[in-house]
This record gives sequence, structure tokens and C-alpha cells, in this order.
Amino acid sequence: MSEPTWTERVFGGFRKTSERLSQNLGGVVGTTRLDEATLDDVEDALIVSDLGPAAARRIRDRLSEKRFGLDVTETQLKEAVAEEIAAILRPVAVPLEIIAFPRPQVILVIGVNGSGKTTTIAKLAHWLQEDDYGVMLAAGDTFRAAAIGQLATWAERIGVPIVRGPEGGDPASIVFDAVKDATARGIDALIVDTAGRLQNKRELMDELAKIRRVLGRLNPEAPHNVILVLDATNGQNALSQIETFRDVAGVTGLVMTKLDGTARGGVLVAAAEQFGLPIHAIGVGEKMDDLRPFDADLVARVIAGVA
Ligand SMILES: Nc1nc2c(ncn2[C@@H]2O[C@H](COP(=O)(O)OP(=O)(O)OP(=O)(O)O)[C@@H](O)[C@H]2O)c(=O)[nH]1
Repeated sequence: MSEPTWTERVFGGFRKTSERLSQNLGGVVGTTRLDEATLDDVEDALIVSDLGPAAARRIRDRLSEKRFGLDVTETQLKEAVAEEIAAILRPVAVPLEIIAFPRPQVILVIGVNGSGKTTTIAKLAHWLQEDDYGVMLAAGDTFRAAAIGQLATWAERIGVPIVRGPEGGDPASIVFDAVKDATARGIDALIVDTAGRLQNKRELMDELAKIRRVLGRLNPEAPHNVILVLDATNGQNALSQIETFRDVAGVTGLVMTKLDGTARGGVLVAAAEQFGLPIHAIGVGEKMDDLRPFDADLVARVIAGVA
């Protein structure tokens, strides 16, 4: 059997959301009048399909504004829902921009253990490299020797330089060395792995504050990006993670990984509505070319079951 295409994998990541939505919109068979009762059903269906109450309400209101009292078939209703989901997702489908000057652009990557942070850093490095950017990695997750080793293995595989220190080393000093090195080499993007642990918010805040302080001495604008990696299989937990990391670490953008599984990716719609943070990319596998741009229209159609 041939490997699934990336679009097929995205279908996997949103399948649970999509199936639930379809089941719950299942009451709409044949042609239905879009009255208050039907709109209530649609809103409920959206809520239980991971899109969350705020996005569900917005979609309901938009449907009501545009089509109240009209007769719609199930397909027309799903098409209309897809359009409203896309309207929520399009503003946040923002690719990661690499600025030309000053170099390097410093990209901190954070996320809870096992979220796919290290793999995402590797994929991102590979992605940027394919676009002819010079990339360097910094092993700022000094908490575990294995994390440093894992990143170093990826660096070698992709063919990018890495700055690393000993286990338990000071992340801020590694990042400082990395920025100096990257500057000397004319590197475009320096991607920094961080311990990013939420178990101890105070420690995380202190660590990031120190990294920011040290970076600020070299370039007041650094870090240019703070990307939070989210695991799609965590469902609604993603929302509380975004909120906490936003408050603690000043998140500037998101990458959702593991959307190739049977994840409940619909939570991204809830996240878009609630936080409005850019979704730079999605992860659809464990290999280095398994990072994809976030395609709002495709995802909306997959969720609504009309792709
Ligand atoms: N299916 C799938 N697996 C992924 C994806 N991204 C990462 N993984 C896997 O998820 C597991 C955890 O990924 P890591 O990159 O090590 O996660 P991490 O957040 O760095 O974890 P720690 O090193 O424990 O902090 C690994 O087995 C990865 O291969 C993805 O998009 N799809």
C-alpha cells in the first residue's frame, strides 16, 4: 500500500471532530428550514465536536444572519458551516516569516514534554533550509542529556550546525553563545530548544526571563518568535496550555503536531477564536518533511465533512 498523502493524514487528525460533527448534524436529513431550533442543533453539534462554545456561537450567528428561515440540504448546511469555520481560521493561518535583517532571527520553541517539540524544531529547520535559509540550532533544553543528544542527532541528519552545552548547563549562556556564533556565520534563523516545562511555572518564567535578558544584550528584538508546540492528541488540554504559556512565556505563534493520528484537531478552531494566535504550521508525521503550512480552507472543509 502506498503511503498516505499529507492531505489524507490531515483527514486523520480532524476525523474525530468531523465524525462527531456529522453525527450531530445527522438530524438534518433531506431539506431543513434554518430556524431557531435547527440553529440550536448546529450550535450544540459544533460545541461537542471540540470547536468550543465561542466559535460555535459565532458560527451560529453568522449562519443566522445570512440564511435564517431558508431551506437547506445537509450538504448546503455543511458547506455553510465550512465557510464560517474557514472565516475563523483564515486570519490565524500565518506562515512563519523570516525577516531579512538583523540576522539571526531567534526563534524560541516551547511546549510540554512529549508534545513533539524536538521533532518540530527539526522539521522547521529542514523546512527553512529547503527555502534556502541558513539555520542553526541551540540545545537550550539542558534539563535532560537525552534531549541534547536527540537534537544533535537531528542536526546531523538535516545537516545544520548546533550549539550545545553540558547537561544541566545554563540555557541562557548556550543561547548567548549560539547567537554570537550565528551572527558570525551570517545565519538567518536560530531555533532554540528550551526546557519549556510547565510543572514549575516560576522556574520556567525565570529561565525564559534570563534568556530574554541575555538575548536583549545582543539584539533588543530577540527572541523574535516564541513558538508553542501543541500535541493534537491532547484535545481540549491545548486551550489551557496556550493560556498558561501565553501568560508565562509570551507565545507569538503555534504549531500543532500529531495531526496524522486520530486527533481531535477541531480544538484549533476553538484556539483560533479564543486566542487569535498565528498557527504557523501543522505536524503530520515523524519525518523531517512532515511539517505543513496551515491551510485554513482545507482544514475547515475536512472538519465540516465536505472535503
Ligand atoms: N505521529 C506523529 N508523531 C510525532 C509528530 N511529532 C512528533 N512525534 C513523535 O512524538 C514523540 C515525542 O516527540 P519529541 O519531539 O521527542 O517531543 P518533545 O516535546 O521534544 O519531548 P521531550 O524530549 O520529552 O521534551 C516522538 O516519538 C516523535 O516521533 C507528528 O507530527 N506525528
